Formats: sequence, structure tokens, C-alpha cells
Amino acid sequence: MTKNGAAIIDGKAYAAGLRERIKAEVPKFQEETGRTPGLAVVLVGDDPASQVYVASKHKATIAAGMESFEHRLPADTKQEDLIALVEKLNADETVDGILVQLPLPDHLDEKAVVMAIDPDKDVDGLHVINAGRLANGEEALTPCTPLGSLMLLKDQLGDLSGLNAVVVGRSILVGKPMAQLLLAENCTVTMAHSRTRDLPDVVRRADIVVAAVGRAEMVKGDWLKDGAVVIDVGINRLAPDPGKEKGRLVGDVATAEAMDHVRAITPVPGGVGPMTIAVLLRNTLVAASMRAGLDKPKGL
Ligand SMILES: Nc1nc(=O)c2c([nH]1)NC[C@@H]1CN(c3ccc(C(=O)N[C@@H](CCC(=O)O)C(=O)O)cc3)C=[N+]21
Repeated sequence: MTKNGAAIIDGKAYAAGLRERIKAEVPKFQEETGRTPGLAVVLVGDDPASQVYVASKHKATIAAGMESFEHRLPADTKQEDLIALVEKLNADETVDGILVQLPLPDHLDEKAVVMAIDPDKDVDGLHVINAGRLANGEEALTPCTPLGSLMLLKDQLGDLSGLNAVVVGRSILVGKPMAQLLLAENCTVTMAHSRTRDLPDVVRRADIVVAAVGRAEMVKGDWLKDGAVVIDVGINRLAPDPGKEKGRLVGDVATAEAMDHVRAITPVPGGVGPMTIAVLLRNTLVAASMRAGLDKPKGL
């Protein structure tokens, strides 16, 4: 709590707890199936940020007691070779989850690659089959960042029924699935985006704000209703100060200003980012359990 009573939502701590609960479920899966859940991560090219993310996914997967298979391909990999790898992983019984790190180099067709993933191994929840299942209210593998964001919201607010939720951003990765999840929780959902008129006034009506636009500190403090709960999905690196090597990481919300208005807000870093990785492990265990014909692990 700060002096005005606004809470910083500790996504890092929540994610650590979730990873512990996953780790405790893995031996039960092993006992019932005689095998270990496995996650395959495919990285094409040598983008430094992607390298860091893939390394931390690998570490977290091993720490949870699961198998991690890393596939690093050169930046000039051909579409057909990438699809062939995905198909090999689809057929591999030791692989429960497949994640192709995005973005892919420009010459590759991202959509076609995602569509080649077996929907039951699609731990990113990006295949149209999973997007359709989510929209239809069916059991689906659900994109990690929105699901992690929802977990933080429910932890903070309990029942979300009837609350006004505004999602800023309409990406397939975050905005659209986030809106579906909030709708399924009986929120009144508004999706705002780059063409929305009077965005500050739209955001002012929200009890819940999810900012996922990828523009540093775009959502200002005075756009927020007093007592709103804010999930800041943005990860933007500012230009470095003179003499510094790396700029500061900021979200899509002007956090310091927001603190004068909100009931609670996720920080950047330490908010949604760590949740994304924990939910990836959760989705891998869920995918493994479903494929093995077991019940979905509880409490995850
Ligand atoms: N197929 C696919 N699935 C993804 O889920 C996916 C992807 N591609 N491509 C890249 C983005 C990015 N992403 C993050 C995961 C964790 C943090 C994270 O843990 N961030 C920390 C620290 C960040 C830092 O210091 O750089 C934090 O926010 O506290 C951030 C970003 C997953 N992505």
C-alpha cells in the first residue's frame, strides 16, 4: 500500500506461487502416466530480446520439473523447414506443448506456422481452433498473458460480475482473448483501440482497465476512475539516459500518476510479464493432462 492506499499488484509473487502449485502437480502426472510433461520452444533467428525470453522459459520449465526442448533455427530458415519441424513436434509423444517464439523474421508466414501446430499442443492458445473455442465458451488452451492478467484481477477483486471492463488494444495475442475472458466472467466489456473516439472518457467509465497497446505510458492518471483496478500489459523500453547502456522499462500506463487514482495496479516490470511464463507452464501441464485423458489439474 502507498500513502493514498493504492496497491501495487505483485505479479512476480503471484507467479512464483503458481509455479510452486504447478511443480507440486507434476509428480502426480508422472505417477499416472509414467512420463514427464514436455514443452518445446522454437526460436528462429537471433533477436536478443527473444533469446532472453526463451532462456527464462527454459529455466522456469526445468524448475517446475518438466522437460524443455529448445529448437534454435537460423534467421534464414525456410517456411517449409519450420513447418516440417512443427509437424515433427506434433507427432512427438514426449512433447505436450509447442511454442513458436514471435515475432518471426519477415519472410516467414506467422499465421501459417501457428496454424500448423496441433491445437491440443498450442500452449500459446493462438490457433484459430482455440480462439474459436474460447469465443464459444468451450474448454480451450488460452493465451498466457490474458489468462495471467485475469488471475491477477480475480485475486484482487473476487467476483468480476457486472463490472465495467475496458480493454485498450485489440491484438490477437492479448486484447481479443482478454475481452473474451472478461466477458466470460460477466463483465460489461468495451474494446478500445487506435480509432476509438474520446479514449480518455471511455477509460474513465472502467472499473477494470487492461492496457495492451504497446505505447509507453499512453494511459494517463486522470483517465482513470477513482478505485479502478489496472492491468498494465505493456513492456516498453525507453531510450537510455546519457552514459547508460539500457533505457528503463515502462508499461502502457503512466504508473506514478495512476497511483493517485487507482485501487490497484500492476507494475512493469514485475507485473504481468512473470505471469505470462507461469501460465505457459500451467498450459503445458493442462495440455499434457488433457492429451493423457486425465482431469484438468485443480487450483491452477
Ligand atoms: N509465441 C510467443 N509467446 C509469448 O508468450 C511471447 C512471444 N511469443 N514473444 C515475445 C513475448 C514477450 N513475452 C514475455 C514474457 C515474459 C516477460 C517477463 O517476464 N518480463 C519481466 C522482465 C522483463 C525484462 O526485464 O526485460 C517483467 O515484466 O517483470 C516479458 C515478456 C512473451 N512473449
